[in-house]
Amino acid sequence: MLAPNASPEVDPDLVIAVDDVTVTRGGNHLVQDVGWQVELDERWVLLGPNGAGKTTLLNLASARLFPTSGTVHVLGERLGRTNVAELRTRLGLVTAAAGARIPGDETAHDTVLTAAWGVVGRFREAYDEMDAGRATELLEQWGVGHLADRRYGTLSDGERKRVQIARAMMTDPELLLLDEPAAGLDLGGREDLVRRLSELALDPDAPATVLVTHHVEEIPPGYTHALLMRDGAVVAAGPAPEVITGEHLSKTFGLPLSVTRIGDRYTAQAL
Ligand SMILES: Nc1ncnc2c1ncn2[C@@H]1O[C@H](COP(=O)(O)OP(=O)(O)OP(=O)(O)O)[C@@H](O)[C@H]1O
Repeated sequence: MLAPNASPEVDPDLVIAVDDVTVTRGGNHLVQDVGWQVELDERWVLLGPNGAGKTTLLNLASARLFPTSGTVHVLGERLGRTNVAELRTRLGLVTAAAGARIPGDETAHDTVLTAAWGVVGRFREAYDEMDAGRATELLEQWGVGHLADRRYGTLSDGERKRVQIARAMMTDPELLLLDEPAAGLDLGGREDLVRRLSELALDPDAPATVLVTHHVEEIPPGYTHALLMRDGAVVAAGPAPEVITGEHLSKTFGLPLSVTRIGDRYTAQAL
């Protein structure tokens, strides 16, 4: 069933529908003529070099940016014709910018809990026991339950990332958007996060998910689709095993690369 403000022309199974979208700023095309569709049960990875347009696409999907031309539907709502504040409450978003807004003196538990009110920093909001219990459960699910009372500012980068994801899941989002969640993590931290993201991806009740990364090694098993970008344009998009190939990656990153798939993990190296 369509939400009240949904556009009748868009397929309700499409969580994201980007149609012929260009975003222009200061005379530059951040993305150009992009088409992309994400269905309810899909988990997508957006891959590409610095400046390719990945964050721009994620900003459209999170209703933080409007297209200069073309149309974007998110959860059936057309950007520019819907209340984006309301739409954003249905999304879970993990970005460096959102992480930077979390006060350092907030406990990890309150960092997750306050998502129930869509605020950062606990003030006078009332939370019931169910909210508090859910925040505790989410911290445990993401392997940081033992840090519930620790101040956010004292956590390591890897611990912060996991708290941020727990926070993004607090409102039971219909779409989860993760911008480089493994950036800056050491090998152990990356592998732990990849495993947990994989568990979430393989859960049929989990929301549709989009994960932005620069590295094929960070693609969690269970991610079904990939979109490769370069210079604001799509190089390839579709089922992950068909898209994550040496040929496509070489075009995307502009150097000859070979890709090896071991089980459900990928690794790439220059030829
Ligand atoms: N407000 C702006 N005005 C002009 N150019 C911009 C603006 N915002 C982004 N850009 C440019 O648009 C291009 C795409 O940026 P975007 O952040 O989407 O890339 P990205 O693939 O996420 O890069 P990274 O991997 O480095 O985060 C870049 O060349 C960037 O410099």
